Amino acid sequence: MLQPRSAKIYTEVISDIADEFVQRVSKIRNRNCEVPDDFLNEIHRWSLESLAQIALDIRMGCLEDSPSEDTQNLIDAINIFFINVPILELKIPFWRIFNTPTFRRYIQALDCIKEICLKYINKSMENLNMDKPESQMSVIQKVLKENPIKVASILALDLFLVGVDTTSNAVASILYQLSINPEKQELLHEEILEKLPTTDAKLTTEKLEAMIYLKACIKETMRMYPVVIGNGRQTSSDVIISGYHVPKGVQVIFQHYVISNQEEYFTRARDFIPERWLKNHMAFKEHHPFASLPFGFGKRMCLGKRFAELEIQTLIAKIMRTYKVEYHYKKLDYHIHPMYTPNGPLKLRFIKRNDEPLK
Ligand code: HEM
Repeated sequence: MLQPRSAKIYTEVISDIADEFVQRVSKIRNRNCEVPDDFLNEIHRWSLESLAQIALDIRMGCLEDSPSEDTQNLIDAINIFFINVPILELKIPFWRIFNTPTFRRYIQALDCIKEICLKYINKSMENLNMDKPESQMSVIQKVLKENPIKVASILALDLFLVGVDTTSNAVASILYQLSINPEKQELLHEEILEKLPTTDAKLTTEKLEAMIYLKACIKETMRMYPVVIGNGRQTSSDVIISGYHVPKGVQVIFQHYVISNQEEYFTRARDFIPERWLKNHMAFKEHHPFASLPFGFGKRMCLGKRFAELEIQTLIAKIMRTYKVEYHYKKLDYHIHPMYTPNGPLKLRFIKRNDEPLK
């Protein structure tokens, strides 16, 4: 269902949403072209707007100057949900015996997500046009064609839970990396300028496809700083992993953050070198296919990978076409909160190309 060709039908609307974000950045900058400390929240708004379009075929208006209060409530609830999942799953499960404050917060967040999502799911159902050819159908239409409304609602809820913070934190991380690696940002700008020579040039799927340095910058950020640092699986039978016998039923954690930052798999692993992903470049080296898996692997790999890639590539291309992004403060560490993301306000400067900061 979430195939490359499904993602492509969203190119135009995802591009419109990215344009709105680029305009919003221009509005929220201060005199030094710097965005407010809560810039990550602005990126969440873009991500939520894009996801509502993908999951439900609707616009929520998250990027308007005064969005409905559902926007912020949903963003906050998704964040609370993610912060509490590892506490409930990995620590001693007192919540199984008592109604702990953490458990209450978690359930309240889920109730809030459910309530808001159902409101928009119902809205989306009212506007459904099931007569479209299959190739132009949205995710929700395709699901509804073969399943009852309940299944479609559960899927949409699931997409809201996992598709907002992941994508926005990835964007935050990519922008930060490009801002502290200005020479790489210039190379990227040159590539984008070649494909979009005028400000009104249309960003098509083919142009995005041809932006190989853009994809390399994204891959390199996700290698060094995967927003989801690991995957878990429970073995369904006895297996031998690297010579160790792992019995059936054991929880196995695959720490791809650790692997993808090892010198053994990537030379100069702690350096940001997008060129290592470019086949014809001297920095390119075949690496182990499992050495960097930011979207997981196998049957349970990320269902929204193509959408996330489309959203991120489109937004970064548009931002880089319009702005030079700078960062002038102390280097940021990364932390898990609950995604792996730069720790601290993203005080980025967005300087319009051919524009100087206002004096
Ligand atoms: C940069 C953005 C994203 C990253 C890094 C990411 C990463 C991941 C990872 C690591 C997993 C677990 C994979 C595994 O266990 O092998 C996952 C699962 C999933 N992702 Fe994403 N994701 C992103 C964006 C999205 C988006 C935008 C959507 C929805 C449109 C989405 C939908 C899902 C779903 C539904 C699953 C669960 C799949 C299953 O358990 O069968 N993700 N994602």
